Order: sequence, then C-alpha cells, then structure tokens
Amino acid sequence: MGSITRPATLTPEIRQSWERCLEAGLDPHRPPEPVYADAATVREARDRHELTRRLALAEMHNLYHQISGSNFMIALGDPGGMVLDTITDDTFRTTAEAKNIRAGGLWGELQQGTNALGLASAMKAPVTVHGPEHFFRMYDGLTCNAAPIFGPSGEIAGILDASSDCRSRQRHTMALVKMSVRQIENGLFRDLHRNDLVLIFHTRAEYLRTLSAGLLAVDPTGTIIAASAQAAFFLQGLPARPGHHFAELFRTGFLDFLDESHRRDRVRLEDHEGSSYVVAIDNLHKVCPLHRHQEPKPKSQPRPAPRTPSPDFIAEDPAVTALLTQVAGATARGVPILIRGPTGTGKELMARHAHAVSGRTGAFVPVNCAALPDTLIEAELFGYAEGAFTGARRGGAKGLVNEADGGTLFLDEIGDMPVQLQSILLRLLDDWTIRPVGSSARRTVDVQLVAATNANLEEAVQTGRFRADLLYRLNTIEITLPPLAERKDFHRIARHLLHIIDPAASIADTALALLAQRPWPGNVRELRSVLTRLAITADRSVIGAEHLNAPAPPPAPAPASTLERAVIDQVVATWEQSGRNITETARRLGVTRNTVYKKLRTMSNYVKSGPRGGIDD
Ligand SMILES: Nc1ncnc2c1ncn2[C@@H]1O[C@H](COP(=O)(O)OP(=O)(O)OP(=O)(O)O)[C@@H](O)[C@H]1O
Repeated sequence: MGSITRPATLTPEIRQSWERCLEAGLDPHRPPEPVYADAATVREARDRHELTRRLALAEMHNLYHQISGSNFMIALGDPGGMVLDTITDDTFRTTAEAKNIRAGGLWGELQQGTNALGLASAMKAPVTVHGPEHFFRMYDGLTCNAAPIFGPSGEIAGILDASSDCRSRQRHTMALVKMSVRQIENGLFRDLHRNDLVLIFHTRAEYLRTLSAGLLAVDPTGTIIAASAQAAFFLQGLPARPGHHFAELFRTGFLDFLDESHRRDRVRLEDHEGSSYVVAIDNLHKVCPLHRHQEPKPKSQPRPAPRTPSPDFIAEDPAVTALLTQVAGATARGVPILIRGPTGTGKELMARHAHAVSGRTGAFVPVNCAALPDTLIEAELFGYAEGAFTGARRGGAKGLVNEADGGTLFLDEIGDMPVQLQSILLRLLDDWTIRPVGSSARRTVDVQLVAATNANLEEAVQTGRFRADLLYRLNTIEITLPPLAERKDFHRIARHLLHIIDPAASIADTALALLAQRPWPGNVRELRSVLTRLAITADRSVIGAEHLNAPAPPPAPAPASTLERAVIDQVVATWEQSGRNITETARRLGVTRNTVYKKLRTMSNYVKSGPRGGIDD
C-alpha cells in the first residue's frame, strides 16, 4: 500500500476496501468535502423506503436506549449508503464526525473511504470498522458497526449503523445492531405477507414470540410463498422455497393442520427430518375464511368513502392540519393510529375526529387502559357468556371490543396498559377475532383502533413495561399533537374556548398576546381552566391585561375529612413536582392513574378557580 503504513494489520475485507479506495485515487490524508443529497432527494428516498424507515425508526429508538450514555449515534442508510435518519447522543452530537453523519450524507466507499455503512452496503454483510481502519484519518476516532437489512425477497432494504467514539466502544453493540436488523426484517416480512398465512414456528414454545422464530408464508392451499432466513435455517435440507408445498416440509397434512389451528392457538408439527416445532398462525381467521366458525366480516369490506375532514375543534395550525389528512388516510385503510402528545393537547378530540371521518356507523368506544381492572381484563374486553364466572351477569356481557364492532375502539393511556393485556391486544390486532370468556364460539370484529398516550413508549419498552412488538403494531400511523405553546392557532383556540365557557365573554388582543407567552404545561385543558377563571373575574367586562394578574378568588371550603384532604394534598404536591404529569404522579405514588385523576378531580371541585387552575377532561 505504498507509503501508507497504518494500521499494522487489516482484515481481508478492510484491506480490499482500502485497495478500492486507493485505486479510485482517494488519499487518506486529504478527504474530499462530504457530499450531501439535496432535500428533495432525501424526501424521495424516505418515501421510497417508507416501511423500512418506519420499522427502523422504532428499532433505532430501542437501540438508542440500550446503548445510551456511551457517546454514540445511530443511523439508517438507504441501500446505496445515503443517510436517511440519525439519532444522536448529546455528547456525540457536538463532535466533528457527527456533523458529517446527517440526513442526505453519502457514505459510500468512494465518498467517505472505508467506513462501516458503505462497506456493509458493498459487502452485503455486517461489518465493524474500528478507529484507524477507517480510510480517512479524520474518522480514526470512531468505531462503527453496520449491518444490512434484507427485504423479504433478499434485496437490501437499508443499512443500520451504530457509531461511537472509539474510546467508548462497546463490544456488544454489533450484537444489538444485528438484533435490531432481524426485528426490522421480520416486520418487513410480516407486512409483505399480511394477506397470506404466516406460520410462526420454533423448536421451543417459549421462543415462539422472539426474534429466533422462523416465519413461513403460505397461500390458503398450502403452497409456500416465502420463508424467512431463520425458517430456512430450521428447515435445512427441506425445500422451504416458493412454489413447494407445506406437505413437502411437514408430516401433517395441510388441511388437518389448519383445522387444528382453528381449535388451538399453537400446534405441534414434525418435519420430514424428524425435528419438532411449535407453530402458531396469527392471521388465520383473516386469511382463511373457509375454516371459520362464523361467517367472516373482513376488515377490508367496503365502507362508505371517508368524509372530508372538518373537525369540530380548532385545527388551524399547519402542523395539526397535516395530521388531519394523515388521520383521514389511516381510517380509509382501517390501519391503527397512535396519537401521541403531552397531556391536554386534544388527543381524545383527535380520536373522536378519526371516528367521525372514518364513516363508520358503529360506536366510538373509549377505554382508559390505566383504569382497566387487573383481573377479568379479558371479560371486560371480549365479554363473557352467562355463568362464565362467579358474579357474571345474567345473559353475559358484550365486552368493549364487541361494542366497538363497526366503529372505533379508543385505547387511551395505552402506555399504562398492564403487560398481561398487551399480549391479549397483540393477538387481537393480528386476526381481529374474539371469543367471549366461557364461550367456545369465536367471532370476527371490524374495528378501527386508535390508541393515545403521553408516555414515552420507547422508554417503557426499555424497562419492560411495554411490548416492543405491540408498539410496532400500534404505530402504523403515528401522529404527535404539538404542545399548546407551540401552536400557531393559539388565539383561535382561546377565543373558541371562551365562547364555549360564556358566549357573552370577550377578551382583548393585549390579554391574548400575554397569555400566548405563557408556557402552558397543562396545554389546552389548562387554558380552558384559566379562561374560566378570567371570565368569572372580569364579570362580563372585556378580559384585559389587568385581569391576568388579579388575585385568585379565595379557595372553596375544604372537603369534609382532614384525612382525605391530606391525601389530596399529597397527590397535588406530587402532581406539581412531576410537571403535572399524571402518569409520573401515579408512578411516584405507586397508585393507578385513575386514582390520581379522581383525587385531582376532587381537588378541582374545591379549588374550582384557584391559582393552580382546575382539572377537567
Ligand atoms: N384544538 C382544540 N380546540 C378546542 N378545544 C380543545 C382543542 N384541543 C383540546 N381541547 C380541549 O382541551 C381539553 C383536553 O382535550 P383532550 O381530553 O382531548 O386532551 P388529551 O390530550 O386527550 O388529554 P390527556 O392526555 O390528559 O388525556 C378538552 O376539554 C378539549 O375539548
């Protein structure tokens, strides 16, 4: 390699990459200026890789939390090595290297010399490039781990990279990157085959819902359409390839297998080599109506064309208007919507709007996940047959999911959903069939799912409080409502709320301008409380700047019991300390969100228009 002496030893892959760089005339001491694609090209590439990107972003957040605190960044590249997205640690963000790794950056070998993202794309294999193994000296301080993401047909769908300062190098980072890639690949496989039967199998039942399970897509006659890499690994020596038949792999007949799958969630199968597997089909009832106990009611049944979105709340902020379009598109396709945003930003209003524009004639059924009882959850959701358990009502109960049939199920505070319920919900999302407790009959429901949360679900995934696979299923369409302080339509919202509070009340522009400068941690809900107080204080005169600083009216009488008062004070104090975050308050006090709500509501009844503002919802 001529005068270039560093590093002393190079692996064959990296040496070959260096040779390619030298042949192309690159000089390790004189890197060319980094090249960036323009914004339109990045947008177009992001659109083209929309699904990979959506699955990858969820994984990148996971990865971020797994390796956080170690001075690093995570990047998603398109198949050719152009960076589409990055998530960067605060410490790393300020480094010169990090500044070069940003959306639009071209990280092919010929642009940036030997580097993990470019090399993984060229080699179609995972690779680590450590310190001086980088061709350009300016990247000597980095350790990069990159792995290609393969699409279901074997093509490269993207590249996932985790780069860090090489002094904070962590040996297990590559293993984590590969796990994330597997998760994304499984997501791509399941999405592509959502209308085929997807058999999930493993030699051990406890690994059925893990990354190491094999996925096999077959059509309703049993002909193989595709096999994941892990499925091909399990079925080595057998023709697990498109065009072959289920019967060439397993000893049980395909129809017998389907019949048994309708009776049980998991079925045992033995392959022709003698290996035994536990197999589940999540979307059996959706794909195979012939074998249903009941007449199907597919989700894809034609439904009235969605109406033009015209919400009955204020949505004149351009960011919110764009969300309305997304919501209308999602309901037209019947895909789940996840609404995020801080407390009081209008998530429930948006969910109701989703129901209104969907054109669905069934009910809008709100469920507060934090308030669901720990026991009898299934009965609550899926209903129960008469006599199913002690205390069951005569005639049984319909269940919330059933009530939402033909309509919308709104799962509020989804981040507080008990883990036990999460796996039940996951199964429901796969086939939309329910079986009331104590009944043997299954039935398919047609439900638009909308979930909402102000919790950090990625963090909840990290701490094991929320299932990652459920998050991916729920966030098919994810929208985030902006905090009130960032909204461009603040004035319109304030006037609208004031009109609802008291149609005769009015407010001066100066007062509105002052209000618009406040931080509004409680968002629209807090604004409503403050306007209620102002309307009372101004007593029918125009609300002006002078009313804003008027002393609050004296507190209403305390509740009867001092003990109750002490409890409420404790809840209120914790609520204030946690930035008025109900989830955090509940966590700190070790009670349910519902308890916090109840106590705060009691508080708001006796401090109706006090300085803290009331709680309402
Ligand atoms: N854009 C808006 N226009 C008018 N009123 C609004 C708007 N957004 C929210 N509100 C009002 O603010 C209050 C809170 O809204 P909502 O309950 O939908 O918020 P949320 O985000 O679901 O709150 P939480 O996270 O606490 O459950 C309601 O009284 C609602 O009517």
